[in-house]
Amino acid sequence: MSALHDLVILGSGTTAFAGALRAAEEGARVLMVEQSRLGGTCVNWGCIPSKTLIDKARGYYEARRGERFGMNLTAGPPDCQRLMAAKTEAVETVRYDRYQKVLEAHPGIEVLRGHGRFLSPRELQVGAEVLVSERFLIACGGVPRLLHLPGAADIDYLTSYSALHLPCIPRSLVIIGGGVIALEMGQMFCRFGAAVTIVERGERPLKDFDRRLTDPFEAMAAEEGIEMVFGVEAQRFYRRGNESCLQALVGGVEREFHAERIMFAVGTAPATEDIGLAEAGVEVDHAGFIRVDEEMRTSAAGIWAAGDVTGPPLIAPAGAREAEVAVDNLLNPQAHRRIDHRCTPMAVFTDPEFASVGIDAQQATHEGKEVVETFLDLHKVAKAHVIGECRGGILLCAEKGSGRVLGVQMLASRAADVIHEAALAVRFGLTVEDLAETIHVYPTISDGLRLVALENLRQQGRRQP
Ligand SMILES: Cc1cc2nc3c(=O)[nH]c(=O)nc-3n(C[C@H](O)[C@H](O)[C@H](O)COP(=O)(O)OP(=O)(O)OC[C@H]3O[C@@H](n4cnc5c(N)ncnc54)[C@H](O)[C@@H]3O)c2cc1C
Ligand SMILES: NC(=O)c1ccc[n+]([C@@H]2O[C@H](COP(=O)([O-])OP(=O)(O)OC[C@H]3O[C@@H](n4cnc5c(N)ncnc54)[C@H](O)[C@@H]3O)[C@@H](O)[C@H]2O)c1
Repeated sequence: MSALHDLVILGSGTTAFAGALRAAEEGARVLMVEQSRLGGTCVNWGCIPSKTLIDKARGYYEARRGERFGMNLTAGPPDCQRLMAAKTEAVETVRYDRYQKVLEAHPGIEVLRGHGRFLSPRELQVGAEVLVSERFLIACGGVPRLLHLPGAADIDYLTSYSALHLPCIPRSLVIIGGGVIALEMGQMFCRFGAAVTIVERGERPLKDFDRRLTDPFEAMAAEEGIEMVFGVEAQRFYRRGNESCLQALVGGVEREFHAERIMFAVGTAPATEDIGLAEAGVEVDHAGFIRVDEEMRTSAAGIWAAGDVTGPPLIAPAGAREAEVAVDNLLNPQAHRRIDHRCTPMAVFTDPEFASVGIDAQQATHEGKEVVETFLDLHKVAKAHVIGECRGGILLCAEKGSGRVLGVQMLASRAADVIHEAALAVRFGLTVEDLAETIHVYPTISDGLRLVALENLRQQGRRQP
């Protein structure tokens, strides 16, 4: 079969599809190998189902919060069947539009069902078939990391995959991990009525975000009823009656956490087991992620890799861009396209949202740059008062002298949308003057970017536009 194909891709997720489309545009014939659902994690078990339910949880919460503003709305218990139906509809629609329809429109892209395993750098076994190709792209993604602690098998634990497909909202939930998934899904379950406890090994949530942003979020989460406990070392699990229990050390002191369900949200593990990487001569790092260079080449000639399977950033658009870079390079060895995630924005879909792009002051200093860092409290942004949530802020890091914007982090309503202005600034080397001079729509959260740039200019003693 593969003799007919110029490229064989392991997986059919966001990364694989971006690579396949790029190759098809260049006239290449592509075969994707998929062992599960078309479209991979993002559409089936990640971005789309989680963001659909998170959006509904926000609406439900707003309906109850409306009372604060004199709207006197009441909200009964959520109807889980309809909620899940809304989620399924979103998943199926996006899967059809973004994946199935793409296949129908591109006869040069085919999908072979089955588990792929390398026999050598040029051979991939799928069931009874052995595909032989000069070019492979590994885009087989990752799976939720599990905690292999004593008793784990007894507690019917949840992961992000299973938690998004529950028939009803659990009364109580302990989430292990205090990263992106724990915060997004913890707040969602809390808003739907679950008593949520987040237990994190580190000293705070979302370690890549500045404390000036995570601290106010912690306070907001506590007000909503989410308990967050830090410095937790999980030890073992057990069942007691109808509850699942976690025994842990918190600051060296033994403590028990118990709930109807326990969920693991402790990161992503690469799906590199049992795919024959040793036979293919593809090296992995200490955590099992495939090692790639800036052109997305693995250690084996003719084999490229992209997306979650190559490690952070573990977000869908990052994988898609990596695949495009890989395909450009594998189809045209003179292309030498490189991946640079410095301008790749990311967001955490809590409410309010976290978003970031570029580097912070610590990273910049580490690179030998002199920087001026400015924190703008969200109170100074008029739109925050309009919305009625002023906790949060915008942190801007600019290069001293040139005034170039190096990075932005924010916690604010709609930050996931607003961050793209900062991404453009970082990508095209814009300066704080550029941001400060640009007239912004008023009142908007984006106007906060103009205000933080103005403040940065003041701090630098530079002339204001
Ligand atoms: C709960 C959750 C929420 C998320 N939310 C967001 C978000 O809001 N925004 C965002 O940008 N990112 C989000 N992500 C991350 C995003 O889903 C991933 O970064 C993205 O899906 C990775 O795409 P990929 O194609 O590299 O891997 P995947 O989507 O995992 O695709 C890999 C595919 O390969 C297949 N496969 C694996 N091994 C084999 C094999 N040996 N043979 C054949 N097929 C194989 C798998 O079945 C799978 O279909 C979220 C993730 C989770 C878990
Ligand atoms: N909005 C988005 O773009 C989005 C949404 C969801 C998921 N994702 C992606 O999915 C990936 C996985 O998400 P995640 O939240 O599982 O991972 P994460 O890396 O964001 O967070 C994992 C957390 O678990 C903690 N942890 C690890 N082991 C622990 C233990 N034994 N006990 C207690 N805490 C422990 C870590 O310190 C860390 O804070 C992320 O890397 C993210 O990129 C992205």
